[in-house]
Amino acid sequence: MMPKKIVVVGSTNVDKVLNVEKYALPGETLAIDSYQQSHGGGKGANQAIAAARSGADTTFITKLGRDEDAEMMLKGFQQDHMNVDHVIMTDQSQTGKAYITVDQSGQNSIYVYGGANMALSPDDVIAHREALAKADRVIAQLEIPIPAIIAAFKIAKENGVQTILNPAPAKEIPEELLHLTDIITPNETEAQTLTGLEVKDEVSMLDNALKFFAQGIKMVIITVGDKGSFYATPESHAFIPAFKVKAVDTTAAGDTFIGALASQLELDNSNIREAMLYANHASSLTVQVAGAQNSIPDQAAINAEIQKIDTDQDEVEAEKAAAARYAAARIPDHIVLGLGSGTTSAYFVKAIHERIEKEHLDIECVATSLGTQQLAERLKMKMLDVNTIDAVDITVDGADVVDENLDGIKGGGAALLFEKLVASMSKKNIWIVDQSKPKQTLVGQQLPVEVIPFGGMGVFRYLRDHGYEPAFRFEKNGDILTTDSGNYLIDITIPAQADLAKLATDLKHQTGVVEHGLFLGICDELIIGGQQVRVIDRSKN
Ligand SMILES: Nc1ncnc2c1ncn2[C@@H]1O[C@H](COP(=O)(O)OP(=O)(O)OP(=O)(O)O)[C@@H](O)[C@H]1O
Ligand SMILES: [K+]
Repeated sequence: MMPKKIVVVGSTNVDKVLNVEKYALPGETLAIDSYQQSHGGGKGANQAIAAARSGADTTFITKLGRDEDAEMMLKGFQQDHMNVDHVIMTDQSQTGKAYITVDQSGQNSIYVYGGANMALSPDDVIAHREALAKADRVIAQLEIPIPAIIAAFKIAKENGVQTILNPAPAKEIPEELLHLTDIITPNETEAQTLTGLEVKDEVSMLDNALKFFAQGIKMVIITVGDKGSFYATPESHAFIPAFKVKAVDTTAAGDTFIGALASQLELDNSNIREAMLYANHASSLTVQVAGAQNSIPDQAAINAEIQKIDTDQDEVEAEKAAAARYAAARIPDHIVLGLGSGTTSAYFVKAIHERIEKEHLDIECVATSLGTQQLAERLKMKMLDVNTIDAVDITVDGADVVDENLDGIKGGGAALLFEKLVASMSKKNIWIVDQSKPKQTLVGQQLPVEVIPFGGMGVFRYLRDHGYEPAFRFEKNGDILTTDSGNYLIDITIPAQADLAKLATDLKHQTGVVEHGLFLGICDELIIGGQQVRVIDRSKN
């Protein structure tokens, strides 16, 4: 991939942080024992740094005073290999500053001096027309005067350069600027300020996006903190969940996300999902480090993080395969065998197929999904139609989560209806899982609910009004997912203090609900893969 040529037009601030025991009241004088510290900040600078550290060829157009703060910031920009030829110096104002007081409880109060940032004029920008004209994309935020952004975006548009507007901090924006914007990247509050529509779930995010599309914007990216991020184009949309990490300081998370995304996104947006994932990894690193600019990771750190997750995935695959082999080795001959769905079950299907061939076993199978049916047919296994039999002897299936009582959730792979049908016909149900699946409780876990397409919205509203945080399941390409039986899936979150049996009954009683992913009292034996396979038997539990 060629490095992207990015021009950031935006703010530079120096944060002056004062740690105090408690706030002085008006008229009061207090002694403090730590002197103020200066840190680089400002949304423009943060986003430029994030892009540069991710390998983009980054030029920063910003206005600084002739002072020590400017010297400190310029040195940092150069260390990050940014092009500083278009940094504008002024004698009229000082470099932007934020005076931040933090007390012992972590509470802060902030005074911002816009300074040179607020003096950035359209003429300043026009003087650097050349840099803007030859960029791949231009990024701006709202910590500089809007006329300067309009001037920059006009030059960009005249030259076929893509424009990204990060509408932060939240404020109203003239239509003229929105019309010049290709990609807008608000967080949830900023989106609400601009559209007047709430942002609470995927449906409302899409409603927000439609409002932006009506202004001529081609792509909308909404970041929602530890929940993740959403993108929409008129052709496709998807929600990408944030990584679960231990956040210590989320300062610069949004800026990292935007800079990292801009460094990776192809100009035709064709790799939007990969770019979003990269940005997601980047900002998940930022939130694990205190501070702003020092917490923005570089490409090597981000790639290492992506790699680490891949290695972890290899281990998980090995555990799934181990559990599957263990189960397959213990299946008796002359039975009707239910074959589960999903990746772990696929390992099982291959393992039992191997035994059937080698030992000439007489085992007939029933599949729980079209995917498994196809796999088994390819392997030329003896398949039965579920409608022609009364009972299944043993079913081996995976599970998304399973608690200490061997109650579990299935349906992550969207096959829950058939899985439940076959499970309920089975004399014995064995679940095979990797080590990430057993959990103390199912509270807080995602639970899929299969709904008929007609009337799905009614169920969605019911779930939303009852605090279940519902979200429709989408395909990777942004299309709404349909199950093997042509239904939709809504994922909900199991609330604290939920009575699982009551929840299961309540869901079943909703008109439009076909089935849900709670499998209570069904699993007889749990096999957990690993170097040492563990087996938990319900009758001995
Ligand atoms: N606690 C967290 N854990 C993991 N990832 C996070 C967390 N907070 C933020 N992120 C990541 O950072 C992205 C941007 O965060 P957020 O939506 O908070 O931006 P923002 O409001 O512009 O942030 P800020 O103004 O603090 O820079 C999220 O979409 C997510 O990928
Ligand atoms: K941080």
